[in-house]
Amino acid sequence: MKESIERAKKYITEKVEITPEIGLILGSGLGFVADDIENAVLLEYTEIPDFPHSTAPGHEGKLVFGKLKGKNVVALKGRFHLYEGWNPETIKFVIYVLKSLGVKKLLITNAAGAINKSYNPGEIIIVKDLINFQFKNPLKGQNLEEYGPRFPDMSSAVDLEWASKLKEKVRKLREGVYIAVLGPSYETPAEIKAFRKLGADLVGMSTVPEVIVANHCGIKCLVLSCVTNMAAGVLETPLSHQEVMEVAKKVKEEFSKIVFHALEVL
Ligand SMILES: O=P(O)(O)O[C@@H]1C[C@H](O)[C@@H](CO)O1
Ligand SMILES: Nc1nc2[nH]cnc2c(=O)[nH]1
Repeated sequence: MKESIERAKKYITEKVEITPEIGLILGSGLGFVADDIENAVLLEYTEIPDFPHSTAPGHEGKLVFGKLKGKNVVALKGRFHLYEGWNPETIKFVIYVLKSLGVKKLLITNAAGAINKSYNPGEIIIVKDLINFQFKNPLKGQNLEEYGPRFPDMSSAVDLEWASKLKEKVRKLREGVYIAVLGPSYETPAEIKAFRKLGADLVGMSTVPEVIVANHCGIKCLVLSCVTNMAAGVLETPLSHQEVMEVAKKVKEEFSKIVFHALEVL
């Protein structure tokens, strides 16, 4: 893996001058955040040696480097989900590449279903903790000690200080617990009832592996979920990815504004 990280880093640093301090992982239908990046330099995932490629709809597959709210950033316009068939180690590789480029903080976004019945589609929630219901860990296999410890602590997996600074600025933001399943099928109503009993407010198919690796290699994370639908069984209506992307598109302005605030408070 070390050689692959070096190869990807070399390719990227030859094309891009800035050192990104903050990484943004943009969830389903949320890639629009990258459109506000100034002096943008775009790299297709497919042109970067050893880099995985995007296959999920609503995930374009581009790294976008530049300035956002005065900060040097790199946005991943497209993430890697385990349901696409990627090994969990692929996510470790991608986060290690970000680390090797200089990323110190990661703003992770996702589209999620609301298990908590008081949430509303279109609402943006700060994730305060996570449940790994994918039962896979991206850190399995040989540990690279120079990146982080074999047994990382997960008791503060998300940066609560960053979250509280954002909440001071956007008071209406509520918090919740995100549970990640493997997907790609959505949940059954019985699963959603069970997840509610476990203490989950939001359900999705991503984010947890990214947070695990970031936490392990000392990158602080803020996670923002866009509630794109009520989870299975909360309403009578069937779930669809089309709806997920449409709702994400509708909250474009509001979502971008909150991301900007999240960068400003740093
Ligand atoms: O990449 P995210 O977690 O934002 O996308 C969610 C999970 C699936 O990829 C998709 C299902 O609609 O939305
Ligand atoms: N697993 C899951 N992922 C989602 N992504 C967006 N909505 C949902 C949902 O209801 N369930």
